[in-house]
Amino acid sequence: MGEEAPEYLLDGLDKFSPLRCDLESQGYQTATTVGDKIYVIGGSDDGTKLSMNVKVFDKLTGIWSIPTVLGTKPVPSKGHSAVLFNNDRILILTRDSPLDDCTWFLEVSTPFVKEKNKILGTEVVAWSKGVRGDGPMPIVISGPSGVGKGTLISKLMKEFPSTFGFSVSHTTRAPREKEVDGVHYHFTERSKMEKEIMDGKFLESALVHGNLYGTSIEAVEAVTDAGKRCILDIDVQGARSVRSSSLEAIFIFICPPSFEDLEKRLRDRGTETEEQVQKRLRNAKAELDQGKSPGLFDHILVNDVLETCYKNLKKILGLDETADALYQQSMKNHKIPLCYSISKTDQKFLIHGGSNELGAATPTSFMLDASLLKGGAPGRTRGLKIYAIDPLTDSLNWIEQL
Ligand SMILES: Nc1ncnc2c1ncn2[C@@H]1O[C@H](COP(=O)(O)OP(=O)(O)OP(=O)(O)O)[C@@H](O)[C@H]1O
Ligand SMILES: Nc1nc2c(ncn2[C@@H]2O[C@H](COP(=O)(O)O)[C@@H](O)[C@H]2O)c(=O)[nH]1
Repeated sequence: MGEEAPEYLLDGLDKFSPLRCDLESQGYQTATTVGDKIYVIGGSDDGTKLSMNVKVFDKLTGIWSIPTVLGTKPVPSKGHSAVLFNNDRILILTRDSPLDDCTWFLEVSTPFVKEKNKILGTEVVAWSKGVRGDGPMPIVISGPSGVGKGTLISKLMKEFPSTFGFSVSHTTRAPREKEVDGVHYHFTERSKMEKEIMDGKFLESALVHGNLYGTSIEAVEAVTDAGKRCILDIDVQGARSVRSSSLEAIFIFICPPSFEDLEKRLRDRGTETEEQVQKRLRNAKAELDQGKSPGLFDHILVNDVLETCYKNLKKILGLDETADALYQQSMKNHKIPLCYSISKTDQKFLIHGGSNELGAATPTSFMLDASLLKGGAPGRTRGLKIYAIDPLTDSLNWIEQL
């Protein structure tokens, strides 16, 4: 059998030590040792409500520190377990939670965290939610200004409102008439955005047509947290940055049928001054060249007749609403119990639940297979498999792969 992961995770610390008593009194629940450091998770923001804060103890220096935490932390549950995984992240399993919201990873030394560490010069940790299977990957839509990206995205969001969600970018450009702050963009001051970029809050950012634009990690997470597939409308520089990040996505480049068509669309839209139109057209030439860079985009679509292009976009996205609905349902029907023990064998975790209040046929034990994990912060950790264990035999006969 594999190694036992302590159920009471402050067990990582000496039972009667003042340190452990102090942490328990502050609501901290788990302590996980990674190399020379102990990551303590839990605590409370206001002294009453539980939170999922992180504190790090350096065993070599004997110093506590509060790291920079990237990504959205889990909503505090009725407790959690923490198990070191792959030596670079801690698996967090929240108690009494639906299966679609129970598995989280606190990354402590993954490539993403190491890179941010270097940039920020501070201790960094990053949250990433675990999702079953491949999960729906975010979609990056790019192409020159005026090609019709926004028009295509609006059609998609209108036809599939519960499937897709738009990543609301930040920009320093002024709002156009009818543009709403927080809906079309987060309109912001340049100095504020520059500071937030320095603080590591952005997945990517770029200077586009003279203004700063960027996708915050929070914008992408807000969409995925709502259970939707995220769509990013960003320029080619942004697409390149996302491509070289650890966020797995589908990259689609939209081309105009001709440069003249592009120019006409941009002018007819009537949102830019002549000077801005000229600048955007100049930039479009370079963007159209870069769109053909090998390995950057997975698909190139020509937006000539809008309806044809839209049909092709849907084909690429393999839209299957029924499958998505079934997946959501199966994940909501099952819950990680309040009390369980957890053990780990290689890359598999056995979550053994207590007595079954819901009836003998309802599984309270699960097997989490993390052997095919991919992705991670700043996005989801994909590739998890979850099996329910037959409650009647209580044996390792998986009754279903959820
Ligand atoms: N296939 C098409 N045929 C003709 N006009 C189109 C087509 N697609 C979009 N348009 C029009 O072209 C204009 C530009 O489209 P849209 O605003 O969607 O472009 P965009 O790529 O999002 O631009 P930007 O990058 O500047 O935000 C709009 O007025 C839109 O109605
Ligand atoms: N790199 C990024 N590019 C972005 C982002 N949001 C939008 N954009 C691109 O900017 C241009 C101009 O947009 P407009 O709204 O001023 O017409 C367009 O190509 C968008 O795709 C972003 O977050 N990052």
